[in-house]
Amino acid sequence: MWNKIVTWWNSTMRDRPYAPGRQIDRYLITKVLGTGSYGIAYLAKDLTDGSDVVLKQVKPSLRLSPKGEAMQAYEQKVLSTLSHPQIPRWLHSFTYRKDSFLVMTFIDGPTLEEALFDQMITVDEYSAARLMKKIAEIVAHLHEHRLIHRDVRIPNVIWHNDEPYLIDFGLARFLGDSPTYSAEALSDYHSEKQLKREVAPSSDLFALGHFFLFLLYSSYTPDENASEQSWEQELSLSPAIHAMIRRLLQLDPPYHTVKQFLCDLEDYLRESNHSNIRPWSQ
Ligand SMILES: Nc1ncnc2c1ncn2[C@@H]1O[C@H](COP(=O)(O)OP(=O)(O)OP(=O)(O)O)[C@@H](O)[C@H]1O
Repeated sequence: MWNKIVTWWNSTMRDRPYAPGRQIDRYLITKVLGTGSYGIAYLAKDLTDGSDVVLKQVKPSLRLSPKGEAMQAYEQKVLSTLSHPQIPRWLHSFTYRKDSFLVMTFIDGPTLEEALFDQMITVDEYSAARLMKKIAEIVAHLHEHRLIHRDVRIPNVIWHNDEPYLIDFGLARFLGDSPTYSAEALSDYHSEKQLKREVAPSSDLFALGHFFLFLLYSSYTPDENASEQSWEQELSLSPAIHAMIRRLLQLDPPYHTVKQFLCDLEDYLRESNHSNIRPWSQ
């Protein structure tokens, strides 16, 4: 019972976001973007230059836990290490009335999850491969900096100016760093989660396999009367794409690097010789 009361108190009172219209330091909150595992994200205006930025606040209930400030400090370290046009830039960090904030550039646009599920955008195989190439190139850039994202999923890619942007570096780790902050070990997780959370290129490659499937399923129409089958039975894929996904999902000898996957994607795109180069259709 006590635990339930603490959870209720934390979610309704302690972790209640600041309301739009509130000024924090030199930032005016315009919207609450969402509450994640360790923080609350806001869209805000920097009053010094009028630019839109994202503020991430450590949840007050996590202030003194290993999940709070340490996770934010790590995200700051990650973002400030990177300099890529399709990744948010770290701008500033500060403390306001005991709350820790991290400020980063705002990427304006729908996430791929919103585009596929809310806007019902569909992607054919060729367009999905083109999009995967752009996303894999960002992931390859991270790996060149010894960084594993560990959360490459459609809600973490924003579509802006006809390009994908990768966000949410809350789970990212440099090679050699511990996969968790707390005492729990990776081996406590079930096997698929272990694969996704390993601090190794294989975890991002595995995630890219699921990412690819999400894109390809956007143009799949289920047969209401048929029972659910595996992706290999439901999707009609070209042999090249089918083989790439099997390797990403580790069903066949896996790729060791994102570059190997990129080579296969480039071969496929060259050989497909497609004239319709719209990224997707509605
Ligand atoms: N730089 C950014 N530009 C635009 N939107 C962003 C940016 N960073 C985060 N968001 C949006 O803010 C919301 C909250 O993001 P955040 O990264 O805090 O957490 P999350 O993905 O909900 O959870 P978690 O941190 O547990 O993965 C998401 O909807 C995300 O799309």
